[in-house]
Amino acid sequence: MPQSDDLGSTVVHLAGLSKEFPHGMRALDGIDLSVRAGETVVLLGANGSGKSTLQKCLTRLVAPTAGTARVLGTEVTTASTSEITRLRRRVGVVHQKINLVRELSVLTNVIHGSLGRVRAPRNWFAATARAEERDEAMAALERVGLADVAGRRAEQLSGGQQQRVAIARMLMQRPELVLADEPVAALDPRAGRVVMDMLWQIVAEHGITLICTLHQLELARAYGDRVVALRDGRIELDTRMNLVADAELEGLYTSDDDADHAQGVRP
Ligand SMILES: Nc1ncnc2c1ncn2[C@@H]1O[C@H](COP(=O)(O)OP(=O)(O)OP(=O)(O)O)[C@@H](O)[C@H]1O
Repeated sequence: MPQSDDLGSTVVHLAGLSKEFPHGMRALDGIDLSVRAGETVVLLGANGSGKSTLQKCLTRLVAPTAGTARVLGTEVTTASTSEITRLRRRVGVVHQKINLVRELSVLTNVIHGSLGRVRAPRNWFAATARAEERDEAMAALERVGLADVAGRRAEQLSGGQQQRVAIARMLMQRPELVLADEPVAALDPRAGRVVMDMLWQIVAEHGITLICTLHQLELARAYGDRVVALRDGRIELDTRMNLVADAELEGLYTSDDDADHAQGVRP
């Protein structure tokens, strides 16, 4: 357990967190993890190692089956539905699949980021938003370098631009924690770099805690400060990125079967 004077700055504290899906699939198996305010954590691990399940457990999109999870002071496993709703408003998400409302303007999409904290009618467009929200959304668009396309329909933008709009929308939410799940997996390398730069700079400027799943090791290396790696639902590695050798990172993606193969071991 962290010391009591550390508790206030601990954004995520997981103890023995486990998730067993029906039919016995144990996706998470006794995860102990603490993340402090302002940390940027890169989450690595092979397909199926439990990264998405871990992120989803943090806001109870997936309900853990054992252990405890305290996120931004909320005990996720025992919280009421309204407490979970309030928690989700404080947690921004950036997904590989960019879910903008394609036919609405870029500005309207960004303004929608404030829906959780601002009273507004359901069909809320840029024209009907209050000046404060419009100004804040324009500032967010400026921050991601897209103020000049605010009036365009979201679907007219490139994938990289759309992900930057999604980041501006996330900024409107004024999150304290951001969960990014392979945010640049669908983008070409150049667009991916631009998005990664922006995401990392923005969380640093606002002191936001970031937990980001990545598959590209070169990006993990370039941006990761702390690396947490999962294998079969358990933490295999939790350290500073500069202390990890390339071979150790690559080893996260090999299985016992691969090792047997390399050594010519037959079943
Ligand atoms: N809703 C579900 N029902 C049953 N099993 C699930 C469910 N969601 C995930 N799993 C299983 O849990 C394990 C962990 O999945 P998870 O998606 O968390 O892995 P991941 O590390 O995010 O993988 P990827 O890199 O492919 O996104 C996998 O074996 C997966 O098949």
